[in-house]
Amino acid sequence: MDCHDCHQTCQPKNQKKGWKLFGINSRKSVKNNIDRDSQTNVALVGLPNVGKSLLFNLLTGTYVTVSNYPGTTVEVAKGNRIIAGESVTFFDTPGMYSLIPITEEESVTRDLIMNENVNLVIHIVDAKNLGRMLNLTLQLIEAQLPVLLVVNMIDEAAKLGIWIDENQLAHKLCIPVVTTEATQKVGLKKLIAKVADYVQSTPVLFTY
Ligand SMILES: Nc1nc2c(ncn2[C@@H]2O[C@H](COP(=O)(O)OP(=O)(O)OP(=O)(O)O)[C@@H](O)[C@H]2O)c(=O)[nH]1
Ligand SMILES: [Mg+2]
Repeated sequence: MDCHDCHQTCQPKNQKKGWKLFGINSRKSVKNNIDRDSQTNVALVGLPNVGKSLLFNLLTGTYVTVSNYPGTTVEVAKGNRIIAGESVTFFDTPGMYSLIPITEEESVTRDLIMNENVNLVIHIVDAKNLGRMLNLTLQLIEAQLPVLLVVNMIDEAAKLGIWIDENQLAHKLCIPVVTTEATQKVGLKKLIAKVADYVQSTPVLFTY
């Protein structure tokens, strides 16, 4: 992480957890859909219409599985990509506004990311409405989840005269930040490189 002045607040958290989630028991139905063979499970989360599904498609190629969670009509798509020599499983989740769920969609997403086997959360936000969107980023950080922030739609923001400095934002939030224009694949390589950083920084676990 490019974090220099906040070692006492953010750095120790991630080091302590080794970028692993704390285990919170969530719905069994959600746990059953997690890919236990994959070393790294990554959830794409964010408000509706921020570009989650487009980025999911760019990262994974196609939809591999669409899971219907028992008792709900909510769908979560799952796909894989080899990154840093490892199979990484990505989940495209329904839109959520807050970690405190109100809708069925938000409950499913919350259960998925609070599951101990999802070990990286990519929060996708709309660059045009950053102030409104960072609220969820802060909630995710406060919940001690390993968060990578993607500021998408920088093309639309630029038309409004809004420019996002990803380094400064990363410095302030103490998490990795990537700016993207998903429709033109701008920032995609950088995003994959950040996920690779995560994959390479996670200790390999051996079971006997
Ligand atoms: N101009 C522009 N449009 C984008 C960008 N990323 C996504 N879009 C468009 O935004 C719209 C919403 O994208 P989706 O990927 O469906 O958004 P989502 O977050 O999955 O939306 P929900 O599934 O409803 O929560 C689509 O029309 C995309 O083509 C971007 O970087 N720039
Ligand atoms: Mg979508």
